[in-house]
Amino acid sequence: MFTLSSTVQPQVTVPLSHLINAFHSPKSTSFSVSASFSQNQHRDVVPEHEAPSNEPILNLRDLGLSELKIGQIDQLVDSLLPGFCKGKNFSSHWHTSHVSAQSFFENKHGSLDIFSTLRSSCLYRQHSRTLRRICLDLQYWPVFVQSRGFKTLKSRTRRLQSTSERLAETQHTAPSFVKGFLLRDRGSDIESLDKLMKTKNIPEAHQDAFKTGFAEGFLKAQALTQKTNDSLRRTRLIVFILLVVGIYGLLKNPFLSVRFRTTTGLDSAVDPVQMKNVTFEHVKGVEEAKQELQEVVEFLKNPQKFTVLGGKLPKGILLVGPPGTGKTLLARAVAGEADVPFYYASGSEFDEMFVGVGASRIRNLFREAKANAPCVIFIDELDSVGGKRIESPMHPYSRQTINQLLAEMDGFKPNEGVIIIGATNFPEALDNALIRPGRFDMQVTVPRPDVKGRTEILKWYLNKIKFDQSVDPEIIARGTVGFSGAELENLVNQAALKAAVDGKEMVTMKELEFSKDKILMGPERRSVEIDNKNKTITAYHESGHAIIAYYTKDAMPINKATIMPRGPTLGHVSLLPENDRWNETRAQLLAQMDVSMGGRVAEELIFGTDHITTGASSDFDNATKIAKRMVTKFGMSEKLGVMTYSDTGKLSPETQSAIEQEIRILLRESYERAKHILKTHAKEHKNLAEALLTYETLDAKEIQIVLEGKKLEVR
Ligand SMILES: Nc1ncnc2c1ncn2[C@@H]1O[C@H](COP(=O)(O)OP(=O)(O)OP(=O)(O)O)[C@@H](O)[C@H]1O
Ligand SMILES: [Zn+2]
Repeated sequence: MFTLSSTVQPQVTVPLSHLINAFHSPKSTSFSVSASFSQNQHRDVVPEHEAPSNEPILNLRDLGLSELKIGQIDQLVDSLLPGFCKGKNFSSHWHTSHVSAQSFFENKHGSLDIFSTLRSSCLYRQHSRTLRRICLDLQYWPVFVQSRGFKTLKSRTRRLQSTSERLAETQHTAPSFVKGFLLRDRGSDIESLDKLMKTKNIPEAHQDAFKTGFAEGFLKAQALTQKTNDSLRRTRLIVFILLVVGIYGLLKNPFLSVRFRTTTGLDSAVDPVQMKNVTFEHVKGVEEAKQELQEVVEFLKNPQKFTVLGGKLPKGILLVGPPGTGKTLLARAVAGEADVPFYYASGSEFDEMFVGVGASRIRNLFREAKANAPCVIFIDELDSVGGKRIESPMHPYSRQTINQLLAEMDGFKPNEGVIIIGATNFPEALDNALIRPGRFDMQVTVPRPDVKGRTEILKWYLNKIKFDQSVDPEIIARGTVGFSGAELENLVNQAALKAAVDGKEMVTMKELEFSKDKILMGPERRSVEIDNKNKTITAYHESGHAIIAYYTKDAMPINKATIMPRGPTLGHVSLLPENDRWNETRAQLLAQMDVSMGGRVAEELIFGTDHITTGASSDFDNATKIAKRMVTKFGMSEKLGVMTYSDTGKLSPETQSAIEQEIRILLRESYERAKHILKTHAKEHKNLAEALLTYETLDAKEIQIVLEGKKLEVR
């Protein structure tokens, strides 16, 4: 029975938990909710100890039940829950089961789950307005509208559907946070409560308190979930705001935008890079350029000092030189020496297909720089922004960009402390407007380093690695004519890598020579299988070059001979000038031709005319070029005199044939001289070729030992 006891009690409000308990404990016959259905006159009195303020209170009057007599309540309950009041024999009420959940419960527990009966939506719809009001007024009611269906639901889709249906059904009655809760299946909680009661063997007397506690905990957990959801929402909001502020900051603050420059689109700022660690000390072999830039450093250090004296410094300095000679490094060093910000921009960054982007970037760059003066703006590849090509189809807006650059350069005074350094490999390609006074009016040439400069650069980079004391940077410098600073740095780096690969502790001359050859002639081709016959031909061919070089007074000293295939060659002999040659004598040129002839002469002498090879073609190229220049440029032919013949195609046929004849004579004479030397030193020639076949590569000292007829130490 629903224990609608006639015991009159002073209390007319009940904690919700009690009601829940009542619904959930049909077997229980005595609990405090019974009192709520009394007819007591003091029903509005709420004893503090009975109804804690934080617990939802259910007022019978609010529920529309205050006027009901005990009998009427019995009737109501009976009609709502048939058989409940009689309540002892629950198993006899199979027919009242409307929902599968209930029958499931009964099947499982052997008793009627009134709670689930009440929860059934069918019951909820069918019964009186009063009950509906109970449901409405009970804010937490929808919590219990959950139906605990069979676990044998046909498909997941259906389960999802039913969940959404339930949500739609309760949408207009449930507070928002409850809606969230509704999506969770609470049936399992109730089930676990039942299980708990059974397994723990809780005495009858304590079961009610136990269930009340469970229900209260349930509601508190609900409130907690709500709180957690709220704080989660708050956190998300804060993170979002921080994100927005962060992105805005990155776009606005140039120091932060460093890494985002290329991706920030139209309004991209240009970054200042403080290069305090790069000074003139780091730039080797370009002393003249450093001296010229020294006064710019002084100006940046103290712009006022210069302007007080009325001195004017150029706004723009143009560094002109081949790639990799240290132009960027020099510009950085200027900023580093003066300890001012360094703004780097590459000309190609301004080269945009979209109208105005390049110009806007130039504007940004100068705005930033002016705000941080004194400073250095460096524009690499200036020709790509300030080139002469005006509005080509590929660069439709380049004119706009260059005009912006000109306007910006005109837009500030020389004493503002902003120095613009541009770099280019092709000064001829620059727009004339850029190089007129007031813009890039100072040119500093940064040439390829000479032998002294190369030695310095090599020493500088060698000092950064472990190298053997026997290493002579000057020898490498002599063999690297035309190398830029960047190439020399690369040479040292490659040597260090080679030493590491070979398991050496230090870099020796061998690795340095190796990497020099690699850069000059391409990588070794060790995998190439060359038969003995070809190896022998190569050995005699290369020895031929070496013998001529060794026994010709004006030839360059030999550095090395090798028959190791490298790049397109099967072997080579390298010669080292003692110094960079600014001028060459007739004797030196003839000696070079003779050395070139040595290869073919050797083949002919050793293997016979029928066995000469194609391997001498580049030697002939070389010799022919020298001979041609001697005749047509250097005035070194008696017959043609001291006259230059630049465009040989326009010359008279007689002159042309005279030139050809002179060249031929020079080459034939050279061939004969080489033949004479090789015939004279046939023994040395043979020894050297055999040594090459044995050792593959011989350095200058080893060649000398062999040619002096001594025995080489076994390596
Ligand atoms: N004179 C030098 N002294 C020391 N290091 C050098 C020198 N020249 C070049 N290097 C090395 O080579 C690197 C590349 O040089 P850098 O970028 O300054 O050449 P660049 O003339 O600006 O070339 P590009 O014209 O291709 O821009 C430098 O970072 C530096 O390590
Ligand atoms: Zn050759």
